[in-house]
Amino acid sequence: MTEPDGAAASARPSVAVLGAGTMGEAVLAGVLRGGWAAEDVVAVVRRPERAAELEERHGVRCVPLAEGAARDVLVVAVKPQQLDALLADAAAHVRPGSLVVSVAAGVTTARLAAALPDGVAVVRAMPNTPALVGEGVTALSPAPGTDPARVDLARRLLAGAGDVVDVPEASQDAATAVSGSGPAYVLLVLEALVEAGVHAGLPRATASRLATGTLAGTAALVQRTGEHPSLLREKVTSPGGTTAAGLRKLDDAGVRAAVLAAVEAARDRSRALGG
Ligand SMILES: NC(=O)C1=CN([C@@H]2O[C@H](COP(=O)(O)OP(=O)(O)OC[C@H]3O[C@@H](n4cnc5c(N)ncnc54)[C@H](O)[C@@H]3O)[C@@H](O)[C@H]2O)C=CC1
Ligand SMILES: O=C(O)[C@@H]1CCC=N1
Repeated sequence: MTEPDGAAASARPSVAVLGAGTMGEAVLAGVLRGGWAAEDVVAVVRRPERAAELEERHGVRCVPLAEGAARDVLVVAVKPQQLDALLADAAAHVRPGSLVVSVAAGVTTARLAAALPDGVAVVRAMPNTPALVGEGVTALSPAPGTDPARVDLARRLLAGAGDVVDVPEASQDAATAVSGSGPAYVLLVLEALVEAGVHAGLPRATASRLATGTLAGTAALVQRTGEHPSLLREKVTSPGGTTAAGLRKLDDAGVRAAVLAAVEAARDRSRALGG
């Protein structure tokens, strides 16, 4: 937020999250953490049980689509395959001058703009699930020609979910593959590290605490020192020591190539989902 708190509070537009599943809830939590008041944020959901959950956890109201779609800022967080139906139902209620932020993987700003009334600003964003605890990272790309004030609003909206990184829209599929899907790759490694610790004789709770702390601490080390990961890795790797023995096994298993292949496959899938 660039404004003083008072000015930001008075300038805070109303927000609706359309489709509040995993990612919609994570973004919603980030919006509230970023300083929006719960009474200025609503969600549009399909199931009453989900509405009750969101109201209990976040204090926000759930409203019908016609009401939500008329808000100043719309966060579209349905699956790419559900997007056309949602926008078709919402379009008649969306006001010109409003801002639509879509987090749908692969879906281009051109496709979004074509389904919305003229005069609606469109921004494509790719957040990730750590947004739920304010530790996410979002890749942000406005539609060409979007008013910078609207882009800034989108940035402020997502800042409570974590870091916001501007990327050209052409890079969104790659960003989706690295940071949108990235938590799943990291969690797979974490699961494996915990299992390996158990296999090596550690109690599960101890293995989990050691492995999780190691992942979080290593990310913090890279962020705070700004040093290249390979340099930091060398500092862990004593000649003839334990780390060298372990890394040799990861190289033998082709871990680096597997990560490359995973990101390529996810990027291609993002492109395909865009339609
Ligand atoms: N899960 C993730 O880690 C990430 C997901 N995304 C994107 O976020 C979007 C949502 O993904 P998830 O949250 O994982 O899926 P999800 O299935 O958990 O959430 C989608 C929600 O939208 C609701 N919905 C669908 N049509 C609706 C309608 N017409 N009206 C009201 N609600 C409706 C569904 O009931 C569901 O709760 C996708 O487009 C995905 O590409 C983006 C970044 C990360
Ligand atoms: O798996 C997916 O398609 C979504 C997009 C990025 C993370 N989850």
